Amino acid sequence: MTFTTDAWTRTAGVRTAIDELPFVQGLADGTLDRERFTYYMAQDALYLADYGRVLAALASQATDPDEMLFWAESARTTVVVERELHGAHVADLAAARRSPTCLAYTSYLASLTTQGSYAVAAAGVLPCFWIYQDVGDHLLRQAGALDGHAYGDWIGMYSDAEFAASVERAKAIVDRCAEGADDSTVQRMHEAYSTAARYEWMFWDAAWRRETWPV
Ligand SMILES: Cc1ncc(C[n+]2csc(CCO)c2C)c(N)n1
Repeated sequence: MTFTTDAWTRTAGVRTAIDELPFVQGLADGTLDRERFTYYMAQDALYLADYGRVLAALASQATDPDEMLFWAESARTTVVVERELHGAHVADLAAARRSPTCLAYTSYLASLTTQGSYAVAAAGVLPCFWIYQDVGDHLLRQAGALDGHAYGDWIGMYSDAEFAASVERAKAIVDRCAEGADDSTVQRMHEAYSTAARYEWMFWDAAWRRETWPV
């Protein structure tokens, strides 16, 4: 069995729990209120700014030039999308502050890039690609036509063919890493993958709660 097939099976419960979140259900049927969506967009812009750096770090650690290109191009896309989101949804950039969940997620991913294993860091960034694609597909199926849907633009962004190709490429890189890795590294790759998958759940949940710092 490939690493990614195994990782997907092991985190099936997390994936199901994401569909059950009120935020995701509200996105699907268009009933999500604008305040929560705006909060989410602002946090996502902050998330993307840090995630882009994580991908750039992975690019710097890749030994295969094609893998380096893939991470570097993904870092570029991330920064471009981040700018668009900031422009459209974050009125006061200087005042925007990372939520506890946003900061925890990106800090965790950044920590993976400094622990000496390219394979483990690659496994950690994969849920961001893969879960989003799967949630995008799920939302598209549930929403039906996107014309006139309150969140149609957003749903369309993560259910397009170009994005699907990048998810396949990220999965192939992670599987290649796992093939050459010893057991303890594969174990750490699973740990990184499932932790990031849980953070994906937490990120939607934090948006629903419009999470803030306790003090
Ligand atoms: C919390 C959160 N998780 C995943 C994504 C999706 N995403 C962000 S960058 C990137 C790779 C380059 O497109 C992908 C798939 C998001 N936006 N926000």
